[in-house]
Amino acid sequence: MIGFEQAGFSYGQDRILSDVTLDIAPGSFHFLTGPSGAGKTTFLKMCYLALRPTDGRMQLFDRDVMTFDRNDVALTRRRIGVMHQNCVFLDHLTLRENVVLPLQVAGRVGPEVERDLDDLLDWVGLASRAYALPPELSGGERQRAALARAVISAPDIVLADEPTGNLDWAMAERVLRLLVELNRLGKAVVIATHDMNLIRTAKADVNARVLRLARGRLQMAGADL
Ligand SMILES: Nc1ncnc2c1ncn2[C@@H]1O[C@H](COP(=O)(O)OP(=O)(O)OP(=O)(O)O)[C@@H](O)[C@H]1O
Repeated sequence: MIGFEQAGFSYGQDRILSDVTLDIAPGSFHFLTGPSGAGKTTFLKMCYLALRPTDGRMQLFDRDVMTFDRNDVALTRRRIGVMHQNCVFLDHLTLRENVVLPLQVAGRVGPEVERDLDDLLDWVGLASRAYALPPELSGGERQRAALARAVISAPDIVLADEPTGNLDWAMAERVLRLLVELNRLGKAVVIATHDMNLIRTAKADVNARVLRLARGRLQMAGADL
C-alpha cells in the first residue's frame, strides 16, 4: 500500500530521513513516535504525497510515486485521509459544510452524500453540533470534526498527526477509539504521537506496530511499550 525502499528526505541541505525501508500494508495500524523535530510530520507528508522522497524509492498503491503526474496525485490523495496537527477550518462555514468540503471540491455531492455526512457526524458524536461554526467548537470537537473530514472520502489510509495533542485523556481515548474502529473497518491507520499512554492503550485493542524516528532513522520500537 505504502512502500519505502531505502528512501530518504532532505529539505535542501538538511537531511531529515535516511534509509527508510518499510511496508505499510492494507489494514495495518502503525504508531510513529520520536522526539520533536525528528521528522514525523515530514514522513506523513511523504505518505500523502505532499513531499516525495529525495532519494531511494517509494510506492503508493503499487505505483512508484515518481511516475505520478498532478492528476495522479490528486486522485491518489482522495484515497488518503489526513488529520493534520493543526487542522484548519473555514470559520464562516458550519462544521457540516467544513466536513463535506473535500467532496464538494471534488464535485461529488448529492443526496447520498448528505446521508453519509449525517451518519458520519453521528459516528463522531457531532450530530448536535453540525451547524456550529468552527470558533464555537471545543478542542475535542475540532479533532473529531477533523477526523470526520479526513474520512468523508472513504479513504483506504488514514494518517493522523498528533490527533490527541491538546486533549484531555478522556477525549484522547475517544478519538483513539474512532481511529481503532476505522482500522477494524479495514483502513490502514498511521498515527504520529508523543503520547506513550495512547500507544499502550491502543496496543490492548489492536495489533499496532510502533515505529520510532530518531536521528533520521526509522526503527521498530522495543517491546517495553
Ligand atoms: N518546509 C521545511 N523547510 C525546511 N525545514 C523544515 C521544513 N519543515 C520542517 N522542517 C524541519 O525538518 C525537521 C523535521 O520536522 P518535522 O515537522 O517533520 O518533525 P516532527 O517530528 O513532526 O516534529 P514535532 O513532533 O515537533 O511536530 C525539523 O528540524 C524542522 O525544522
